[in-house]
Amino acid sequence: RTRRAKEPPLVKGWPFFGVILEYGKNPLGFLQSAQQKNGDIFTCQLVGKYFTFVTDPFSFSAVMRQGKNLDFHKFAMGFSQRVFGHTDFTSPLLSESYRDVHSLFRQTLQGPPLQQLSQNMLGNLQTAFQQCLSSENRWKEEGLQCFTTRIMFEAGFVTLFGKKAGLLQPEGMGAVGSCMQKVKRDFLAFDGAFPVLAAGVPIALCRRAWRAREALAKGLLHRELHHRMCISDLIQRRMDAFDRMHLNETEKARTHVCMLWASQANTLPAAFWSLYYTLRNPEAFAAALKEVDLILAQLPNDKPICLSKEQLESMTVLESIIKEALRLSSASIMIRVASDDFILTLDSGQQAAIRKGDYIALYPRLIHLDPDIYPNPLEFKYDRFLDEEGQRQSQFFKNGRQLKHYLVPFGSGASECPGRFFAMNEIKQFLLLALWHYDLQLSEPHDTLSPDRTRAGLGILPPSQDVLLRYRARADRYTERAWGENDADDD
Ligand code: HEM
Repeated sequence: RTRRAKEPPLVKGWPFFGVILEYGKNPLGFLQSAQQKNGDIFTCQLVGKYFTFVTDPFSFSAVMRQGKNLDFHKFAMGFSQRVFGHTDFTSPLLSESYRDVHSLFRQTLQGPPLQQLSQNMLGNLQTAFQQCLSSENRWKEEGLQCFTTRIMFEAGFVTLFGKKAGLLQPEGMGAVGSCMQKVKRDFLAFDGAFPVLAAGVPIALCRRAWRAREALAKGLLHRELHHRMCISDLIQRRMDAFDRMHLNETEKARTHVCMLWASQANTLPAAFWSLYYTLRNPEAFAAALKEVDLILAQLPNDKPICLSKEQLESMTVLESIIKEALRLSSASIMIRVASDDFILTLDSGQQAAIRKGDYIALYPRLIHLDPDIYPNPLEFKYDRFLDEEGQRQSQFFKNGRQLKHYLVPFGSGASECPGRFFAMNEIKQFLLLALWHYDLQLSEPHDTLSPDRTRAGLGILPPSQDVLLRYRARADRYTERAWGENDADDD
């Protein structure tokens, strides 16, 4: 391929493979240096495909506005179908009905239903936390990532997919508990293969990931889900819609695996980093604890914790901590496919000819770690997203101009994450319960933990290794407040 008139600079690299090695080793470093050499827009060859990166944050809206020429679903659906093995919902037979299924995300994860969903999650989190400890307040040790994953995975799974009918015992205990552990293990085995799958390796060649995916799907067959209670509206209505579409049972179950992945894969590392940074940073810890104490002092002592929308929204310190953790750990890439040849006009007025079939890519990590926008961008500052009054800070500038897109961990435009409000709520609730009920200490608080860069492009980067956490029930809290009763009647 040779660069045509008006096309962005072309970074070709090796025949066919292009610059995949340099990009794969360090996506941020590669894109920063390509930006310095080529400006705000350039095209790279990556394993036979051409990706045009737009790196100027002021031009994000120009890309988002190109709904007619830039297709989001084609790329996302192709990838999802290949990895999860579900039906092609873009086929003429199904695309109409799938539009209705897609609209369920907003109908069930946002607006008034969000409050009930968040409340169910809070109840399930309390059950999951309760299982960790007896009333004796002896110190326990566990990896922070194991701790976060165990609690968030279980509570998140039960909130969406319900709990086994006929058993009042919480999921994490006894036979049901070992079943939940198996689901978690399968999820982690499947999720662990994502970098390889994203690089194009067929899942049939990743035997462990394939087996794990199929085991997850088996547990999410409709005949299994029918035995579960308190299934979320989102999953119930998706089940009904898939039944009406006459998909086969395995394919229906695989779409539920896809939903499970979307709901957990980013939330787990985001919850990890939020707690990790809080524990490493004494100022953040003190401010968070003050906020948690203030909120919980308003609630009755003898009942499980229940938070209103206003109370959740008022926790601006926890929100700022989570946003800062997301800023530092998010490495998602937003990809659109050009459905036609067209001219893209950037914010600066520069015009770029885009070829049909090429990919347009936005990498928000370039913004998140830009020192012009965030001074000392690698430093965790718990109050970066707070103003002097402790209220939300939403004014960020580059070159003296206010930015619309300054924090984009959830994507933007047509493909923006529909679960973003729920994700923020559940991580807030997780932090609140952890800080309220436990004494928590990192065993090596001064060691710096780096993110696992092999997952760049896939969302929130997990840590490259786990860190040891010491925790015990806070004696004062344990006796003061009742733990959440999370049986069916409460839901
Ligand atoms: C911190 C947690 C989360 C992060 C950082 C995150 C981030 C993202 C991103 C970056 C995308 C894709 C945007 C794009 O391609 O442009 C996405 C899509 C999606 N997310 Fe999330 N997400 C999180 C949690 C959740 C949760 C909890 C749910 C559901 C309960 C969820 C459901 C979805 C769904 C269904 C999609 C696909 C939307 C579509 O096809 O239009 N996410 N998310």
